[in-house]
Order: sequence, then structure tokens, then C-alpha cells
Amino acid sequence: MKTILALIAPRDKIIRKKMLWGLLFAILTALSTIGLLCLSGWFITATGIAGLTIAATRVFDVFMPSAAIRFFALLRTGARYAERLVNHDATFMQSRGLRLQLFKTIAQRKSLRDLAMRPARLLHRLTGDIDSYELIYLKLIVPSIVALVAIFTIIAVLSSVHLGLGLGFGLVIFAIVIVFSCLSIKLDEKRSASLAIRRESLRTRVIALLSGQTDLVMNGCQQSFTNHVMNTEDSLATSDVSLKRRQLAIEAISAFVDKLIFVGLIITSVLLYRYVSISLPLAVLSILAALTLYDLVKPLYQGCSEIGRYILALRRLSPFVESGNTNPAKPREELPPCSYVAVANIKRASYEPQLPAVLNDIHFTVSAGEKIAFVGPNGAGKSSLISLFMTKDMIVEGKIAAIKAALLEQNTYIFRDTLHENLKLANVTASDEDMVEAMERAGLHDYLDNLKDGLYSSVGENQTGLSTGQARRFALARLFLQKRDLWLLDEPTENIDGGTARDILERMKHYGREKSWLLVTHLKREATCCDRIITLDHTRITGDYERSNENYQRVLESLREDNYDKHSM
Ligand SMILES: Nc1ncnc2c1ncn2[C@@H]1O[C@H](COP(=O)(O)OP(=O)(O)OP(=O)(O)O)[C@@H](O)[C@H]1O
Repeated sequence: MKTILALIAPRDKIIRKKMLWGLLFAILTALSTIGLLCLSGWFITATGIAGLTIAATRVFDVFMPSAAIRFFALLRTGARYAERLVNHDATFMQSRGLRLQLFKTIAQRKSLRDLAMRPARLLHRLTGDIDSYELIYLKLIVPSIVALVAIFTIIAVLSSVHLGLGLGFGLVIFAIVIVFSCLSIKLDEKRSASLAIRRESLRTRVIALLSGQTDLVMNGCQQSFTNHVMNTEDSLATSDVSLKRRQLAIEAISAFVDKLIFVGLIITSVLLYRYVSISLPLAVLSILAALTLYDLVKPLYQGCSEIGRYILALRRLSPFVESGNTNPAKPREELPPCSYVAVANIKRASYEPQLPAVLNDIHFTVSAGEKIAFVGPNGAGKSSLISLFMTKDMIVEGKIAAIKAALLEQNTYIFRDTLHENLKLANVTASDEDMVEAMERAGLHDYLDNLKDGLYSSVGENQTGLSTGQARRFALARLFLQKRDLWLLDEPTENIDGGTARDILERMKHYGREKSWLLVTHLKREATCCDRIITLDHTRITGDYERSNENYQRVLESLREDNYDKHSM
């Protein structure tokens, strides 16, 4: 509850100020609407009565009231414009703050892992939930306050004409507004929340349908999955229509009740005019004051009917805000000047305090220019070990330090942007010449030459437009651009055909001959590039062999051959 309140109430002083101004402008719009109608009603009636006698026509001042009517009209237009401007600006500022907070939380290790499993969920938090969040202030908070102020103002106007009329009207209106607001909440709370959930599930399924096309076609279930998506879409549309119908029904009933009250007010005013002798212009003024009320209260009913969606959005966003104070992964601290480029003295390392250790008793040093291959069965801890030289992303007992390193992972993400922007990620200060050189060194000169816009050509999301081999070479170009003396290489040529793999390895050997390598591998062709092999099993080092050691050859022989070569030979 505390977090939900913190989400609604802006912490930023400027936003708070803007919201307050926005609210004042919204109230001013409502008050000027009431003023405009009251005065118009009074003026039309008073002019009509004055027109009955010549003497009255002479003394009746038409200028002041008409000027006041014009004033209210201008005030209403100006206040409405200012209200939209200020309120929307304030809500955008607030939701921008929330988006930043979300990104900060998402950038943390734990959230990243959760979200990597459910990217559609992240998409929905950043779009659907934030959209609903933006509307809470605009569609619920502002209309509620404006409706309250309008009701009290109209009660005050009617009471000034006749106290009993004002109080009676107030009682009836309060009862009606409470009944219709509660009715809107009660009837639609669950439905509007379930609509939001269905929208998310539709998005998730559409994303799954698009990204899993190949597997669906191969397994012959593309049609059934498509039908599944269509059914979700149909049920979403049905719920949407039924929600809109309900909202319309409530609107129609409340409009009908409003008209009944209006008729009641006309009859009461006529009776008061007749028997209590209030003036006719004042009687018309009170009727027209009440006429404004429905339009000022209607937005409140609409906001109430969407309350389920708002509460759901607040509930789903609040965990991101709660956990927003921890820090994202930090880079590993640099090794102080010494004869090594990396040192590991790890007693124990794990991803979370409560999770089992993924590394135990790991001790080794890396000299400048040394190339070490880490081999071992799946899950032994090889990738976790080399990633430790890059970030402080794990809980480590012991010491681990290294000079600044560059990482080449098995899967490289290529963003939907130009090649230039994608390469800039590796080195922001790199010039176009540096980038072209890195591409050439990685063996992409032909590819680059064939592109009309060269470095400024666009690539699709996650390497669309590049073959697997080209994407690997692109990752290599990024590695070259980083100009780091320590390379962390995680299965650099896995899933690549033998010819391309050998070419990539040759290029790495040539341009990385003076670099130190920490290379994770299952392949003989990769391990053979290294002078030293460290074997790992079940989180521990089980062997450490130089090339001259006979066990080096034994371990090498146990690694996977280049199957592609065998088949193609
Ligand atoms: N981000 C993570 N969060 C929690 N546990 C993880 C994470 N990454 C890996 N692990 C766990 O750490 C252990 C070691 O994984 P790691 O990827 O380092 O093994 P590996 O030796 O590189 O395996 P492979 O050869 O299959 O790549 C595994 O049990 C794995 O489940």
C-alpha cells in the first residue's frame, strides 16, 4: 500500500507543482463553465423581463453582464487549454521518471534473468501498465476533485438563492454520485483488470507466434497456434465490447437520472418563484447551474469503471519501484600494476547468497600474452568463471582481479540500427576508419563492399540480415575495436562451419597474438590455439597443463572434433 501511494504521489517537487497547477486549471475550467451558464441563464431571463417595459429597458445595463459572459467564455477556453498543457506535461514527466526507475531495476542481475525468460512481460510493463498509470491522475484523481468542487459550488449557488433548495439538491446529488461511482467500480473492476491481463496475454502469444515461426512450421502446429491467438483476440474483443456496453448503460442511466433531477429542479424553482417569491432570473440561474453538473461528473464515472485496470497496473509496477534502490552490475575492479594480467583466488562464488556455489577453490594467474583454454563438462562453471573477470555480478569469497577485458560471447546481440551504431557500442571513440579496419580484420570486407551505404547500412534486430558466420565475424570486429589486452572468449566458433571457424581462429591468432586469452571451449580446434589448458568439473579445477605437459595432448584428444570437416572430407 505504501509503495502504491508512493507511486501515485509524485516525489519530484516540480511535478508536484505542475500537478497542483493542472488541478487548479481544471477546477477553474469547471467554475467558469458554471459561471458562464448561470450568468447566461440569468441574463437571458432578466433581459426578457426588462424588455416588457420601456422604463426598465432604459435602466437595464446589458453591457456588464454580457462582458462578464464573454469573460467566463474566454476564461473557460484559456483554463481548459492550460489544464491540458500542464496536466499532460506533469503526467509525462512522472511516467518518464517511472520508466527510468523501471529500466534501472531491470538492469539489475536478478530482474534481467527473470525478464530474459519473459520479455513480453517487460514490454507490457513498459507500455500497457505505464499507459494505465498515466491515466490514474488524468482520468480518476483530477475528475474526482473537479466533481467535488463543482458539486459544492452548485450547492452554494442554489443555497444563495434559497437555502432549502441548495441543501436538498446537495443531498440528492451526493447520494446519486456515490451510488453511480460505486456501481461503476463494482460492475467493472474485475472486467477492466481481466481485459488488461488478456491484452498482455495476446501480446505474449503474438510475440511467441512470430519468433517461433520456424519451430511451429517444422512441427506442423502453426495453424493450431494461430487459432489459439485468434481465440485470445476474439475473447479480448468480446470482453472489450461488453465493458463498453456496461459503461454506456451506466452513462445512459445516470443521464436519465440527471434529467429527472433537472425536471425536479425546474418544478421546485417554479414553485419557489410562485410561493416563496424568488425572482424569475434567479430561478433560471439555479436551473442552469444544475444543468452543468452532469458534464462535470460524467468523467468521474468513466474513471471509476477503469479502476480495476489502474489498481492492477499499480500492483504490477510497485515491485519494480520497491527494488529500485539496489545497484546494477558493476565492472570488475582493475588489477594493480603487477606481472600478471589476471589473478583468481576464489574460495567460493555463487549467483545469489541462497544459491549453491558455481565455483569453488579456483586459483590461477594469467601472464601477459598467455592463452588459456578452460574445458570441462556442461555446467562445470567455465563461462561463469571468465565472466567474473568482466563484472562484479556474482557473490565472491576471495579475490579476483584483472586488467580491462573484452568479451566475445557465443551469442552476440546485434541491434536494429546501422552497422556504425552497432560497432560504436564496442568503442564510442572509434572513427569510421577504425570501424572499417576492424570489419576487414574480421573478414567482412566483401560484405561491407557490397553494401550501398557501407557502415551506415541498417541491420535487422538480433542479426537479421547477417548469416550466422557473418554475425560471428561482426562480433569479432567488435572485439578488435575494443583494443583490450585481455580477451574473454566464450566458445567463439561454436555452431559455425569448419571453414569459417578456422578462418575466424586464424584471424584471432594473428591479431590477438600479443593478447592474453581466457577461452571457454568444447572444441579441439579452439583449445589447440592455447598454450595452457585448465580443466574444470563440478565447480572445481581438476587439472592445469602447459603445452609441454603430456596431459595437455590427452585433454585435447578428448575434445570434440570438427564434425563439419569430417563430413565434408
Ligand atoms: N545467470 C545465472 N544465474 C544463476 N545460475 C547460473 C547463471 N548462469 C549459470 N548459472 C549456473 O551456473 C552453473 C555453471 O554454469 P556455466 O554456464 O558457467 O557452465 P559452463 O561450464 O560454461 O557450461 P556450458 O559448457 O554448458 O556452457 C550452472 O549450474 C548454471 O545453471
